[in-house]
Amino acid sequence: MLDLDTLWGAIKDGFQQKVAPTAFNTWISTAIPVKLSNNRLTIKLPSELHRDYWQRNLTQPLVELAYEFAQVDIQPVFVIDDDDNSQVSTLDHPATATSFSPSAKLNPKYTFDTFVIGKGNQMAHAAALVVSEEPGVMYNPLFFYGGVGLGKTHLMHAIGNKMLADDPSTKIKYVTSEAFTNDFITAIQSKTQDQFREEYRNVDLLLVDDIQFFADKEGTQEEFFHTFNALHDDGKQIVLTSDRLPGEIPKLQDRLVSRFAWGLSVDITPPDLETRIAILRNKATADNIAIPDETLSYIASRIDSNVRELEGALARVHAYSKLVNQPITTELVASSLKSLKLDRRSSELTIPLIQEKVAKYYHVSLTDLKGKKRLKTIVMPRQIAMYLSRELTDSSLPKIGNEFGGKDHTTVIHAYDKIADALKTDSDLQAEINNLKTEIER
Ligand SMILES: Nc1ncnc2c1ncn2[C@@H]1O[C@H](COP(=O)(O)OP(=O)(O)OP(=O)(O)O)[C@@H](O)[C@H]1O
Repeated sequence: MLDLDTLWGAIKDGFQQKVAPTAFNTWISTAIPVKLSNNRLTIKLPSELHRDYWQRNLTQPLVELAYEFAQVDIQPVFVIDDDDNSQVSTLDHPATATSFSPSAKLNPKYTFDTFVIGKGNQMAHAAALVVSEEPGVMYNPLFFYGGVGLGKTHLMHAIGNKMLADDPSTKIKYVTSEAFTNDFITAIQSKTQDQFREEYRNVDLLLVDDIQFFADKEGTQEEFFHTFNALHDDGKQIVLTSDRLPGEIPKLQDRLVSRFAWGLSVDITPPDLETRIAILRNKATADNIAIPDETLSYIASRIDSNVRELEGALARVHAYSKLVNQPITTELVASSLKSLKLDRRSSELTIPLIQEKVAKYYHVSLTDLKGKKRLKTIVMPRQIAMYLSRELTDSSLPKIGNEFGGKDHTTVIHAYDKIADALKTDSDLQAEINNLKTEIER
C-alpha cells in the first residue's frame, strides 16, 4: 500500500533533480502533501499564485515522478492554505485533474485611477466605468477595439478591479481568446465539458481579450456562442476586446457578430501628444523617475502610436541613465534612444520610405501605389506596401490608410490579412517580402 510520506519523499527527490534550487524552494518546499486516497493526492499550497503555477508547470512532472516511483497514475488535487473557500475546482470533480485558466488574473495596476483619459479613449473609458458600476445592464457586451498597446486590456481589468473593490465576492473570469480555446480543447480531451461550462458560466463578469484569434476556430466559436448566451440571459456582464470590429474578423460566425452588436462597440485610437505626455508623466511619478517636462515631451513626440512602446521607452531611458550614472536629460534620452535603436521604427522606418522602396521594386509609380487603380499589377504591390507598413512601423491602421490616399482602415486590414495569408504558402512572395524588408531596413 502506497503511503503518503514515502511517495512525497520520492516526488521531492525527483523535483530536486529536475528544477533549479530557487524554483525548488519557491514551489516544491512550500507544498504540503495532505492526503492520498484512491490515487488522489491532495497537496496544500500557500496561495492562488502557487496553485496556478503548479497547475501550469508542475502537474505533468508530478504525475510522471509518481508513476516512475510507484507505477500508479495519481491525480493531484490542489487546495490553498488558510482559505476555507479554496476548495478548488478539481476537488469538486474527483474524476479528473483538469485545470482551466485561473479565474481572475487581474493586474492590480490596471485601474481607472491609473488610466489617463484623452480624446482617443474617453468614450471607451466612460463606457467601462458605467459597466463597472452597473454590470449587465447598459452595455452588454461591451466591445473595445483598436490597435495594439492602446489600453484595451487595461480598461477591461479596470472594470474587474472596480467590481471587486465594490464587492469582493464578485466572480470574475479573465482570459485571452487563446486561453479560452485551450481550455475548451482540454475539456474535450479530458471529457470535462461540464466542468468547463461551470467555470465559464458561473461568473458575474467574463472578460475575453483579443477575440480576433477566434477567427477560423469553428468549434470554439460554437462553444463561446453558448457561453455568451448563458451569461447574457442571466444578466451577467461580458467585455470583449479585439484589434478590429467583429464584422471584420475573418470567419467569425454571423450569429456571433450579431450578438456582439447587441451591446456597445467602442474604438480606442492612438493618444494625441498631450495625452502621451500625461501618460508618461503619470508613469514617471508612479515609478519614481525624475525627468524634466521637456524631456517627457521629447519622448512623447518620438513615439506616437502605441502606449506600450511609450512606457517601454521610459523604462529603457531610466535603465540607461542608471547604467551611465547620469540624470535623465533630453540629450541623454536622445542618445539612449539612438543607442537602443528604439526610435528607428518610428523615425527612420516611415511609410513613405516603405512606399518608395515597394514602388521601385515592383516598377509602379508612387501615385499608382497610393491611388485607386484596380489593376492586378498595382493592387498587389499596394497591398504589400500596406502589409509592410503595419509590420515595420508603429503606425495605426487609420494612419496607414491615410498615407495611402485616404483609404479606410478596413482596406488596410484586408490588405494585411490577404498578404499574411498568402505568405503562409507562397514561397515566391516570401522571398520578395524578405528582399523588400532588407531593402527597407538597410
Ligand atoms: N490611457 C492610458 N493611461 C495609462 N496607461 C495606459 C493607457 N493606455 C494604455 N496604457 C498602458 O499601456 C500598456 C498597454 O496597454 P494594454 O495592454 O491595455 O493595450 P491593449 O490595447 O490591450 O493592447 P493589445 O492589443 O496588444 O492587447 C499598459 O501598460 C497600459 O497600462
